[in-house]
Formats: sequence, C-alpha cells, structure tokens
Amino acid sequence: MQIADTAERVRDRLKGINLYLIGMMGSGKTTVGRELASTIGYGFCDTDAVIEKVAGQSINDIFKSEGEQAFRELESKVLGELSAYTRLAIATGGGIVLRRENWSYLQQGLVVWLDVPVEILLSRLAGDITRPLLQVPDPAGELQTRLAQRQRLYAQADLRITVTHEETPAQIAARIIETIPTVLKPPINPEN
Ligand SMILES: Nc1ncnc2c1ncn2[C@@H]1O[C@H](COP(=O)(O)OP(=O)(O)OP(=O)(O)O)[C@@H](O)[C@H]1O
Ligand SMILES: O=C(O)C1=C[C@@H](O)[C@@H](O)[C@H](O)C1
Ligand SMILES: [Mg+2]
Repeated sequence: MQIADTAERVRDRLKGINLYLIGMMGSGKTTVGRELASTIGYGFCDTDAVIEKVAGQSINDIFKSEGEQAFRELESKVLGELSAYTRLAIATGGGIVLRRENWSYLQQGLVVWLDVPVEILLSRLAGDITRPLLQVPDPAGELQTRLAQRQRLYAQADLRITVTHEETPAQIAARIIETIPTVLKPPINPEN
C-alpha cells in the first residue's frame, strides 16, 4: 500500500492526538518530525524553536545568560501550551524526558523515541555549534553519559524507532506511520 494511503488511515485512527518525538540531540526529531507532519497531514511544532521565539534569544544564549535550569522551566511551559492543541507532530528538546511534569503532557499524545546510536549522532553533529551541551572537549563522552542517564526515560515512549544505519527522514517518517497501528487500540468491528 502507498504511504499516502497508510498515512490517511493512521491519521483517522489517531483521532487528532498529538505525536511527540523524543530522543537525543541529533536523533532527527526536528527533521523527521517535519516530514512526519507533512505526510500525515498534521501541523508541525518544535519546542526548541518556540522557546527561541518567546525568549527572543538562541538556545545557546539562554544557556549562557540564564542557565540550563531556566531553559528547562521555559521548556515545560512551552510543552504545556503546545499540548493544548491537537493534530500536531511536536519535535521536543533532547532533555524533555528529564522532568516528571513533562510526562503529564507527553502522555496525552503518542510518544515516539528516535533511538539513534551515538556514532551516527556524532557524525551528524560534527562541527555543530548550536547545541550548548556539546560545546565541550569530549562531545562523544558527553553524548554517551547523557544517553546513559536518559535511556530508561526515553524507553517510556509508546513507540521506539531504532535507526541502525542512515535512512532518509522520509523513510523514517514512513516507518513511524507504519508502526503506529501496533500501539493503538484495534478499531471496533461490530461484525466480529
Ligand atoms: N535521517 C537522517 N539522515 C541524515 N541526516 C539527518 C537525518 N535526520 C536528521 N539529520 C541531520 O542531523 C542533524 C540533526 O537533526 P535534527 O536537528 O533533526 O535533530 P534533533 O533530534 O531535532 O536535535 P535536537 O535535540 O538538538 O533538537 C541535522 O543536520 C539533520 O539534517
Ligand atoms: O539534549 C538536550 O538536553 C538538549 C537538546 C536540544 O534539543 C535543546 O533542547 C538543548 O540544546 C538541550
Ligand atoms: Mg530539534
């Protein structure tokens, strides 16, 4: 079946609930999230982008001037506000899973973990200067440590999409759409 047909069926079965993408920095939440939204006919939002807009500064500058704690507070506020909408694919920040209160919002939708090995994250983020937590002498070690701290939290997702080799964002979005029915309640069929 064509992905467009599958996407239409999945969209109907979702009944408007939001899709939340979680995972490490560089796992593709923003890139795949945008593709997922357009394929399934949802709107797209990115908590990091909304934070930068409301704060009027880059994430780097927020971390520098206010610190990580202030960023996390803003992040929870933005997540809470976005979760009031429906029919959205929402790319979150890599640390969204750290706060319990964030899960009260995430759990209202369907949570998708993009599980990408550190080697791929590193190759994607080599030379990146927009992620404050990676501006350290040993970004590989930093990613390993943070993944170890967060792994069990990411694992609370409804859906785990493991990326073992490079696939295009469109291929990953298609894989998400094809896998969503496995975690939804089966449709009611009165003839059975
Ligand atoms: N499937 C993919 N194949 C190749 N490159 C990708 C893929 N997904 C994302 N990328 C690239 O990896 C980089 C990071 O992707 P992206 O910004 O979507 O990650 P993220 O999970 O949103 O990260 P963050 O948590 O920091 O917001 C970007 O340069 C993007 O173009
Ligand atoms: O993994 C993280 O803690 C982060 C990921 C990014 O999305 C941004 O939210 C910020 O750089 C922090
Ligand atoms: Mg992102």
